[in-house]
Amino acid sequence: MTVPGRRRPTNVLANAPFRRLWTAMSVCSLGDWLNILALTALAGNLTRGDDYRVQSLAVGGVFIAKMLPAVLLGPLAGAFADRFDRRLTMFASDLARFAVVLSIPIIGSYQWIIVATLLVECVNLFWVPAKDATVPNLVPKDQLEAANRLNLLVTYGSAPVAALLFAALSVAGDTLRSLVPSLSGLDPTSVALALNALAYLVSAFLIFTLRDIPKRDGAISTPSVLKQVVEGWRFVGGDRLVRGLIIGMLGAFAAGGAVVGVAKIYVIALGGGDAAYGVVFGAVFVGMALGMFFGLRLLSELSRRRLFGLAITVAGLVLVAIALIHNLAIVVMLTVVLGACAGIAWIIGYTLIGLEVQDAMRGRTFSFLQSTARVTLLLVVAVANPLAALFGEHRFDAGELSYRFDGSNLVLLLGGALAVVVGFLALRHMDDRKGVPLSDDLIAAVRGERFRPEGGEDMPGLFIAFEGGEGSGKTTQSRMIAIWLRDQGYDVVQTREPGSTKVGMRLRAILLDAAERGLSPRAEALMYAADRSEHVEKVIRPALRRGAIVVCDRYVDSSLAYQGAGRALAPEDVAKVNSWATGGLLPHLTVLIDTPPSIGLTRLGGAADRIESEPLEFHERVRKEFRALAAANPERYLVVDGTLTPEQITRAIQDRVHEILPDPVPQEAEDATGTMPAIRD
Ligand SMILES: Nc1ncnc2c1ncn2[C@@H]1O[C@H](COP(=O)(O)OP(=O)(O)O)[C@@H](O)[C@H]1O
Ligand SMILES: Cc1cn([C@H]2C[C@H](O)[C@@H](COP(=O)(O)OP(=O)(O)O)O2)c(=O)[nH]c1=O
Repeated sequence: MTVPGRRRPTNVLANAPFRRLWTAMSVCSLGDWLNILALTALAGNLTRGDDYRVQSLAVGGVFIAKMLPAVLLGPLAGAFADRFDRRLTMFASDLARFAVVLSIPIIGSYQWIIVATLLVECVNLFWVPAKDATVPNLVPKDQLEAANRLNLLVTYGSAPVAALLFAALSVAGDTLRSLVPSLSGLDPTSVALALNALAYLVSAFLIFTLRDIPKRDGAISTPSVLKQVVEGWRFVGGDRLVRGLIIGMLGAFAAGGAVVGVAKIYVIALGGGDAAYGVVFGAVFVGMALGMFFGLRLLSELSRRRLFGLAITVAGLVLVAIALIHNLAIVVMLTVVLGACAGIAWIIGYTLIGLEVQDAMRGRTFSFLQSTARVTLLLVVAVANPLAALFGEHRFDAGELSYRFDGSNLVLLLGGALAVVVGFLALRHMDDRKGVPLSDDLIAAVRGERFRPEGGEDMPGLFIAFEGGEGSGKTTQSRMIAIWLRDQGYDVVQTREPGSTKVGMRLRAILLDAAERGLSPRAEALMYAADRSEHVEKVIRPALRRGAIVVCDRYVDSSLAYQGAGRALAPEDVAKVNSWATGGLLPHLTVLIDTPPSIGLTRLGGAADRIESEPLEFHERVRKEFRALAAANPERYLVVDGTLTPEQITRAIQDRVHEILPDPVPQEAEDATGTMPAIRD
């Protein structure tokens, strides 16, 4: 869908001042990731001979020192940073970070690692808001989103580069030391830290020469993260799709945080050194890149929403395997798979927010996600190592075999279990293919069969079907609902099956002709499906595409009940033919008016048609099947007692339909009328 009046932004990097700032950010990001790797590795190495618990706590301490200043002093520093010249703030911060980071390998004690980390993070509290406030000064409004996306890209995109660089430094260091013994003091962590310091120096230079930054204009507002989270949830938590997306993405983040948090001690326990640590760390990100590019292409036929939940669930299972298998080579391979799943989930989440979340909510959803992702990551990383330390190290011996299970294994296991649960929740919240088994969908997707997006996925309209036996009151009720909806200003298309198209009318004549006795059940099923296919193509889809509400008397369920249960055809066959005929289009809501045939049939006037003249027992089977279909998918059905009065039934249907109604007034119209003075009589 294109939004009228929105210009396509040209490349934001063509803007020279922004490009310079962005380069500075990229260099700093790379340095920051190197810093995390080097410091956690150094903490692990400094305590290598010590007890498992001491090691876990040492690594955990680095993470906590990294997070603590932002949590305690974040909003305070933001307000303070407001008072200074932004360019000078960033420049001075860069120089300070350069000096502190450089001092770490020179002093080389664990205590200093912690103190230095705290110092650097305090300085960051000034650098980051100054940078954030500068971006809108350098970039026109309509390019701001593109700029933010680029920022996000380097923030996470530089991680695999840093990880691979770190691994390469370790391998190069090992080789060099074995060749030139006099270099034995050279440590890869020191080189990484020196590079990190250098990155800050480069950034200082770039910022100093960036003359376009205004001294100060307008306040930099850094609302408290907690406030952002609470307010954001109030706003976005009411939407089912957004809720599913957020639960999924945060779960993925938490699981990822568990891996990052315990990776170092986990690798030490497997007997790996710094290079192995870098490789495991990098494997996550390499996998992510692979998932984003190839995973999506490979499974492009699967429903995006389903793939999202599935990817998170599989990531959880892989994480459980990583926790239990103690072999470095296998773990690295599994980590790539883990990253791939995370990559798929992440990119789908982002795309879905971009595509399916309403315009008015999108910005808030993104910012909510960013603030909660930070809090989640922070909590998980901070808790992971102390938890691992608390659990300690255990060994299980069974004769010859000895199995080791330690705190990092436990944390990974918990992270995996969490991801599995969250994946399931996301699947349940967002499933757009209810009634189609996931395995069938998946097999079809792997074979490359076309997946047809259905009703809600790419069409703005709403599709409501009415089902029930003969004389149950469908015609009466669908008319009442259509009138009620039109009264509220909706574009409503009221239609029925069979016989709402030219071809359909001729099919209907054959199907309901009481004289037509010899029609075979399969031919009957195919003719209903043919009528339906024509109906979907010519009437229902066009209406949904333009955003109308379609109220349809009978749909696929009638075939499942009458031809499937009534005529005793295999239900899977009837379902398959109908899914093909309709391109998988399902109603958003099906209203089943449940009336005993003994009552419904007596309500009918006139001569009985071919189907109405079937025996009572046939109609009982039909009723049973309708009820079974509704019971299997309670979220997509409303079952009303057809023996109530018509008014009572109408009210029950209105209550339910009300919950899923879109806003009748287009957003743009509302914005315009919002500025008009109110006229009162
Ligand atoms: N809740 C109800 N109670 C009693 N009679 C009803 C009720 N709803 C509809 N009727 C009557 O039953 C007959 C069949 O209703 P209709 O809406 O045409 O059913 P369907 O479309 O399901 O065959 C009509 O004469 C209608 O007035
Ligand atoms: C749509 C559909 C209808 N039918 C039958 C049920 C009805 O007896 C008949 C539709 O006739 P119709 O006169 O529309 O009946 P009603 O008012 O009860 O909806 O066709 C099927 O057997 N399979 C289907 O897929």
